[in-house]
Amino acid sequence: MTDPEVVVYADGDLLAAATAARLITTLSDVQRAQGGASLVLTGGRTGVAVLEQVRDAPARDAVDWSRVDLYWGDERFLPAGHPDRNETQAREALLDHIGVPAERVHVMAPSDGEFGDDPDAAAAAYARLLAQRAPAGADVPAFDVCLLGVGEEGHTASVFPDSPAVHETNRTVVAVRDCPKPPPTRVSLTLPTIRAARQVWLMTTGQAKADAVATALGGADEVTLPAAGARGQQRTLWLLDTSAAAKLG
Ligand SMILES: O=C(O)[C@H](O)[C@@H](O)[C@H](O)[C@H](O)COP(=O)(O)O
Repeated sequence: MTDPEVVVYADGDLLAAATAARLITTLSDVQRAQGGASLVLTGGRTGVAVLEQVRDAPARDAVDWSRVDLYWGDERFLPAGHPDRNETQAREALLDHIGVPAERVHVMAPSDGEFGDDPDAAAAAYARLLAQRAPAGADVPAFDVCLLGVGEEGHTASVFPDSPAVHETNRTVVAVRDCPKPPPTRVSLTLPTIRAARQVWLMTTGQAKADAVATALGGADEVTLPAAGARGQQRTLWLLDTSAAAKLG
């Protein structure tokens, strides 16, 4: 696992615009090197703001979106089309504006889909999808970039401190219940799955995140501070605004 690199921006708007530019450049470089690219999306205010900036970026189509496979790090277990679903927000922010083929958009099942209101079945189905798309000898794809947010108490994706999800070592995708952050039921990649990514980018803003950021980067263990366990195989980036970075040494 790679040690975190920290980049601090003056404010959230600049962080979102700069991260969008970084993402466009990274994905187009990856495509030049290997043909396709795979990206894990996140929910949350910061993650959606980055997607909106990608949508509006003049260089957006330097990425061949027809050759990008899109996944989610987590999903709120709600009916299809619900405004609080990460998928709904990602489609509005970006996916409806780019030519990504439907078969490359790998959504986590809604609560009114083929698995009904069973989040464990939805999680198991997503784990099977990841396994089908994994390289030989692996159970998940080597995602090129995994975007993540960070919660005030240190959660990332829907992996919360000292939760069953943070202790999970066998399953690659799990159902999460009684989440402190509404809605309470979700589907989430586990930290080992996140760590299969080549690059992991954690993006957060605001004073309310400063303690979690300082604790995570100060050496906290992942059970206490799950975001601390979000590391990439080749790169781990913490992308912050000055408020979220305020308590770093
Ligand atoms: O589904 C979710 O809620 C996200 O996956 C979650 O992990 C989010 O990224 C963080 O809670 C940060 O959210 P903000 O960027 O809105 O602070």
